[in-house]
Amino acid sequence: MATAVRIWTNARLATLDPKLSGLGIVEEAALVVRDGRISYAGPAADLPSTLITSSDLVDCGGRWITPGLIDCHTHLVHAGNRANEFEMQLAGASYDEIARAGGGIVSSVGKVRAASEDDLVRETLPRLDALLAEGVTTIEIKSGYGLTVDDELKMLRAARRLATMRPVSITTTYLGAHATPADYRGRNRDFIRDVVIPGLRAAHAEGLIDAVDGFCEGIAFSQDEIRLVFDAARALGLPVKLHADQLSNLSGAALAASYHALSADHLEYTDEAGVMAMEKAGTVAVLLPGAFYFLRETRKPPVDLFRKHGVRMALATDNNPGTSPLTSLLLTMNMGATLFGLTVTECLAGVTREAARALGRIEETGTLEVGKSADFCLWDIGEPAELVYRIGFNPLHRRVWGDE
Ligand SMILES: O=C(O)CC[C@@H]1NC(=O)NC1=O
Ligand SMILES: [Fe+3]
Repeated sequence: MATAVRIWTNARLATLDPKLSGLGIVEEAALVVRDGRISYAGPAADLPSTLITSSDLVDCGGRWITPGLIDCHTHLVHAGNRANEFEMQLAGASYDEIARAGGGIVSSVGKVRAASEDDLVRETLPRLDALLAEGVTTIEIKSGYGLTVDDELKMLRAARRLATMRPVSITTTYLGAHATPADYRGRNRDFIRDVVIPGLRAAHAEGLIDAVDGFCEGIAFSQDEIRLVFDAARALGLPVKLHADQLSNLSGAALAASYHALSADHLEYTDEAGVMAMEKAGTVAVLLPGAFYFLRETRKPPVDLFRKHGVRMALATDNNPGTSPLTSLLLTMNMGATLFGLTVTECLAGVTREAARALGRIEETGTLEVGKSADFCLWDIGEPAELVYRIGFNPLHRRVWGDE
């Protein structure tokens, strides 16, 4: 069968190619896609004329093309909502107080346990479609609201099924160590022994997970408890990532780095020792301004230290019903700039190249480089900065995922 070749021409590329400076911009450019993969990304003038005459041409009308957006940290599969807790927060209750009063994660657990896999898929689809509508081509989805083996598997099966229903890449992460359910209150180690690790093994055996995560926090799990989970993950050859130093400094970032974690996430309370450990391990800092904004936090992640030590930074929605009911990666970029002081280049790299790196998928996607999957977006913008600058406006012209 003839090789399908499509040339996207009359375009301006923000390649995010790390071999180029800044956004890796190429003006008067063309992108060649062959069998769903990028075979050329560069000046249109350098394209061989024989290729042009024998290919399917798409005139991009001078539009900007970026890599497809990547949301590298979501709890997108969940049931119901926690708007009632939002009202408690507005009345002054802290996230910690709400959790200790039986709200928080465990209240979402009840709704997920009562939901079927079909219910979870049906409830999650609108959130997934909202992300796709803004040009997202890869999404990470975590478990963590089932907290029994069967309910964690149910969540992960729903996440895997969503990938068959929409043109999107979905990576799944096991987050059994998200919270301790009521029947194990005060018995974290028993919960890890009886549920978290057996669930991890069962999910891995069924091919349901690509990575393992945990919540290292005073209201969740200690370093030693997380180590039990990470040792089990390492025994199965699974990479890890960690919700770290979100509400206090438990040296979660350093713990994640000691396991060469793909990423450490949140990081508002991470200190310089943790940053240096991340740099040494190549662990990506995933910043989640939606949770910071929604919880009205005041402590910001140490962006200057990440820059100083060369720790790569990604941005993600952290979509979840409790601390970040945010379903816009474009707004997440604006928050990354306005709340955390990231530059436009850091924001765009944070939802493309560095987000791919945080998922261990940098070889596959995240930049417009030869050999990578043809995941990209055409935008109706005058310059790339508009993607970070605008609030609540979606300038996506067209989203392409693999073979278009
Ligand atoms: O409140 C929830 O439902 C999830 C909160 C979310 N999970 C976590 O470990 N940190 C968070 O902000
Ligand atoms: Fe999270």
